[in-house]
Formats: sequence, structure tokens, C-alpha cells
Amino acid sequence: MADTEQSAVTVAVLGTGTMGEAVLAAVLAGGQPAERTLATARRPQRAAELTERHGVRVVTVREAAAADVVVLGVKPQQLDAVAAEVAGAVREGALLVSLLAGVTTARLAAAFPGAKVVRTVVNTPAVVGAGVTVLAAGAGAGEAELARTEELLAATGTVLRLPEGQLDAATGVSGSGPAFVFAVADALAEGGVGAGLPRAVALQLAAATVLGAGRLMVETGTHPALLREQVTSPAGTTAAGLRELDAQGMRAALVSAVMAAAKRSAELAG
Ligand SMILES: NC(=O)C1=CN([C@@H]2O[C@H](COP(=O)(O)OP(=O)(O)OC[C@H]3O[C@@H](n4cnc5c(N)ncnc54)[C@H](O)[C@@H]3O)[C@@H](O)[C@H]2O)C=CC1
Ligand SMILES: O=C(O)[C@@H]1CCC=N1
Repeated sequence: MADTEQSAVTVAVLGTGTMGEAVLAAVLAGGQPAERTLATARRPQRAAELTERHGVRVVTVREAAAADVVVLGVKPQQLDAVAAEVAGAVREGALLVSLLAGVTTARLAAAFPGAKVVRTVVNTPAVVGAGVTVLAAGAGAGEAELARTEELLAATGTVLRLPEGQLDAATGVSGSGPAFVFAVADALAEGGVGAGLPRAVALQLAAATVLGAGRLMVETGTHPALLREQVTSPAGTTAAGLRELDAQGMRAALVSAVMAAAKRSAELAG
């Protein structure tokens, strides 16, 4: 989208919680002017916080729904109530960017008649511009809506298109994935404490290790199995640790965790 075109567009985040606020910040970082950007809040204190942090106007849900681009950031379980509240307020041809896990473009299009729907899965590292977002267009949307959404979300991190049928699986890997990685980081630190490190040092080492391992994998494009081999000396410390991970089923547990999250995403379709 050209700068002049972008500046004429009103973008509203309807449901500005953890993910809605992350996307709001990314949209602003991408060049959308704050004076044409709206948010919703259910408590006055939250409204003041959003205005102070981002310089945006907090409006009613119906006013947000009437924007050119509506980013929907409520929980899947809150969709029906919001759709009822904004019935008739969404403009014909408006772009509806959904952040909702599991909810299909078909259901969103039925809930917001006339809107062009793009379904996305963002993840919380978007807060620091290191997220990965996947997206798919609904039946009434196409290249223009996908490109506009990619541009709006560019500051979240990496953005890639997938067939909608793969979004539940992607939710398991990248949507919920940060929680699984945080569980690993927490356990790494706990192990460090068990082995005698002060907790603050153990946490610092665990966080830096997760960051470094991720960067090494992304920046070299090397398969993680090979990177793991590069750490593992014959009869060394890593081989001893990896034997424990195998014996205690860490790999199987993570595979099951991702598949359970993907299954739950599909269930949230409603
Ligand atoms: N948190 C995460 O890591 C991810 C979340 N998502 C999806 O993002 C969406 C938002 O999740 P979170 O930000 O974690 O939840 P959240 O609970 O922090 O945010 C939801 C927001 O919607 C607002 N809301 C609820 N009902 C409303 C209504 N009727 N009118 C106006 N506002 C209303 C709430 O006040 C809250 O601010 C969910 O659909 C979730 O599936 C997707 C990928 C990752
Ligand atoms: O737990 C959830 O349902 C949301 C969707 C993916 C990450 N958080």
C-alpha cells in the first residue's frame, strides 16, 4: 500500500488484550498514523493505558467495527457476543483481520456479513518484533487483502501465507509454541539451580541459550538434528543430558503437546 493510501485508512483493534495490543503496536510501527487508529477497552483504566502507551483513541465496539480495517482480538469464546453487539456496524468491503485461534474464515464471514476476512495466527514474540505470523484469506478476500494484511503486520516479525487448512497445525507450532519454549527455558533454569547456580544467573543463562539456539537455527538454516550433533562430544556432558531427555520422553511429550494444541485449535472453530 502506498503511504498516501495507508494514511487515509482507519484501523481499529476490537478486543485489545495481549495479542490485540501487540498487533496495535506493530500496525503503528509499520507507519499507520495514530490519529487514524482506534482501540477498544472495557475498563476506563485500560482505555487510559492504551491512549498513553500508543496515542490512539479508545472508542466503542460499534465505532471500532465501522473502521476500514477491523483487527478482531477477542477470544474465540467471545466471538458470538461481539458479532451480536456490532451487527450491521461493519462496512461493506471492510477488511476484517482475525487473530482468533481456530475460528474459520467461513464462520467469521457469516458473523460479519460484507467484510473481507483474513484469518491470522500471530504469536507473543510479536511484542519485540520477533514473532511469526501465518495468514490465509477467506472466500471473499484475495491478493489485495492478503497484501494489505501482510503490510499491516510486517512489524510483528516474519509473516507467511499458508492454506487455511494448515492454520490449526501452525497454531500448535508457532501460536502456542512460545509457551512450550518458555516451559523448556524454565526447566533449563531449574536444572541450573539444582546444579548449584543462583536463580538469577540460571535464568539469564537459560534465556540467552534459547535466544542463541533460535538465532543459530534461523540464521544458518541448519537442521536442528545437525546442530544438536555439533554440541554433542563423544562421552561428553551433552550426550549424558540427551540420554536423560530420551529416557524421560521429552521429544514425545513436545510432539504430543503441539498435536494437542492443533486439535484444540480445530475444536475452537465452534
Ligand atoms: N495470546 C497468544 O499467545 C495468542 C492468542 N491468539 C488469539 O488472540 C486472541 C486474543 O487473545 P489474548 O490477547 O491472549 O486474549 P486477551 O484476553 O488478553 O484479550 C481479549 C480482549 O478482548 C476484550 N473483549 C472481550 N470481549 C469483548 C467485547 N465483547 N467487546 C470488546 N472487547 C472485548 C477483552 O477485554 C480483552 O482485552 C484470541 O482469540 C486468541 O485465540 C492467537 C495466537 C496467540
Ligand atoms: O492458548 C490459546 O488458545 C491461544 C492461541 C494460541 C496461543 N494462545
